[in-house]
Amino acid sequence: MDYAKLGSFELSYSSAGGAIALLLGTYLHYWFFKVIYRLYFHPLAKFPGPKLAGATYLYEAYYDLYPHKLRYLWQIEKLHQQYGPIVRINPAHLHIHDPDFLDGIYSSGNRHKRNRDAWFYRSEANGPLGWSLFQTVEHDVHRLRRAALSPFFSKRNIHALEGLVRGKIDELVDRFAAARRTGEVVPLLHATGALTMDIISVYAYGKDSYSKLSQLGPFGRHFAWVSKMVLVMLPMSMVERISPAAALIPRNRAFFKGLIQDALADEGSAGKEKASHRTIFQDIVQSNLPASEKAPARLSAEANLLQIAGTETTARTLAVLIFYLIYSPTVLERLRLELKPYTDTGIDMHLADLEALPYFLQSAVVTEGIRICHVVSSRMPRYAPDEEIKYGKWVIPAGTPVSQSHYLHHTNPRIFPKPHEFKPQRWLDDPDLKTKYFMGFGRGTRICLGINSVAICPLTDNWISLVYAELFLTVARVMTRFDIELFETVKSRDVDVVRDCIIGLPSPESPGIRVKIVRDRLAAAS
Ligand code: HEM
Repeated sequence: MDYAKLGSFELSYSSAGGAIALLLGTYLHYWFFKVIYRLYFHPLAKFPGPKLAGATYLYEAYYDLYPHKLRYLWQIEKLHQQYGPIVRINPAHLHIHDPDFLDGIYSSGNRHKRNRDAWFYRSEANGPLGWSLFQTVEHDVHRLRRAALSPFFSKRNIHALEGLVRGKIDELVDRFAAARRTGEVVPLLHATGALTMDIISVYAYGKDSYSKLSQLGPFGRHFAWVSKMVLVMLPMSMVERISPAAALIPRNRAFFKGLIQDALADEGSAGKEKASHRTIFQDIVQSNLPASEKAPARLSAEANLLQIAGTETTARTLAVLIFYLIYSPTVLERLRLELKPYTDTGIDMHLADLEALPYFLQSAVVTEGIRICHVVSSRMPRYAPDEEIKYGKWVIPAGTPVSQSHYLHHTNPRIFPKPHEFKPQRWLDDPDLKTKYFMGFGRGTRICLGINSVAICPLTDNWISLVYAELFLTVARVMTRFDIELFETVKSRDVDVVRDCIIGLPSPESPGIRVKIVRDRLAAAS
């Protein structure tokens, strides 16, 4: 035996072991001191909340990822019951559960700037919406980007909007009429999803594409590096198998790339004024944004955003709203009574008319539908970059992400008695309720772009938004023409929100809200 070699092996073995022990020791010391800092010296150390949540993000991951899934929202609710209206929910974030402090968190205007929190919104370049308006952190950059997108949701597109929404709803109504004849079961979210996907795709970039917001869970927030590696290193076929939703990110990018190239080529061509329908790409390219903001990757991010934000949100709201109208016959009866002048005479319902109906109007049925649907359920953290936020005796340091969860706010029994019941009347009983306490579309400078008003009739000065156009016209057309019955739909399993994935989701066991169209009033009359 060559003892000299054995000696060197032992030596290198022990030095490797020593190096590992040293690394491990350093790592453990690093975390030890980090936790001590977070618990005793961090600017948020004095705020109420469980020590474990202040010490590590794993506390939040425990409820959101494993062993619980998408449940941190309800743990936050319990923390408020224990610690009061302000709680430190992870090492860096505060949560304020106080319906009268919404504007303190989500204030508007330039005097009180509010930035989005990059960690929560996953504002990394290859995230689902990298570089988009939704993931823009800084207030000033957001203003620029929003100004460039806003014209697309403005007066100029009015004709494209109303005609398009009407045409697509006609297709849905025809589909329901056929389902009545065949007696088939209709999965409601599929039907409304096809409608809203068609509308936003054709409206924004002239073609159909794909979206699945609710499948993008919080994993990428907690382990951003793993998501990045998966997307960059693995072939598409494997990404598809691991997460079909994640695979949509590169797939959509490739899809939009072609559309963007066409739009840019159109922009350069002499015949550009002749284009019948403009796309958002053309709007951004013609805006005053600097050249870097018009890069194809940025345009693709905005297209992805509009598709994601404009599809599942409105589709889910519509499905849940239709469910509640079937589930609450007295509300449906009153709604039909209000719409009777149109159904009796057979004249077309126009958005301007619908908007003027008190029960149907945003302030009753539709607003209550958006509230109870919890389509956006999560907290939406903001931080004030340049000022402290004062909340009661608490002074929140500048730069601290603060939030309120939509679901917790909209189920607060002090503001919304019997919050889990569908009660449109509550919005009529208190006309200030909507302005003061409705946060379905968010609040402040980052409020939903889909509710940007567009004129529906410049002559009568009536205004409507894309979201309300879709909701009003679909509900009015579908619920006055058809009698619909629920098919094996269980409210607690298929409708009630029990998971929070930015979008509020029902039980994972849910097969979805399913219905049967039992009567077509138009067919019966003819
Ligand atoms: C019922 C349907 C909808 C609901 C409840 C809804 C809700 C919301 C909420 C709560 C936010 C704010 C998120 C935050 O505070 O950070 C938001 C943002 C946004 N929504 Fe909607 N939305 C709906 C439909 C739409 C539609 C149809 C579009 C059209 C494309 C759209 C486009 C956007 C965009 C672009 C943003 C980002 C705005 C910004 O960062 O400035 N939404 N939406």
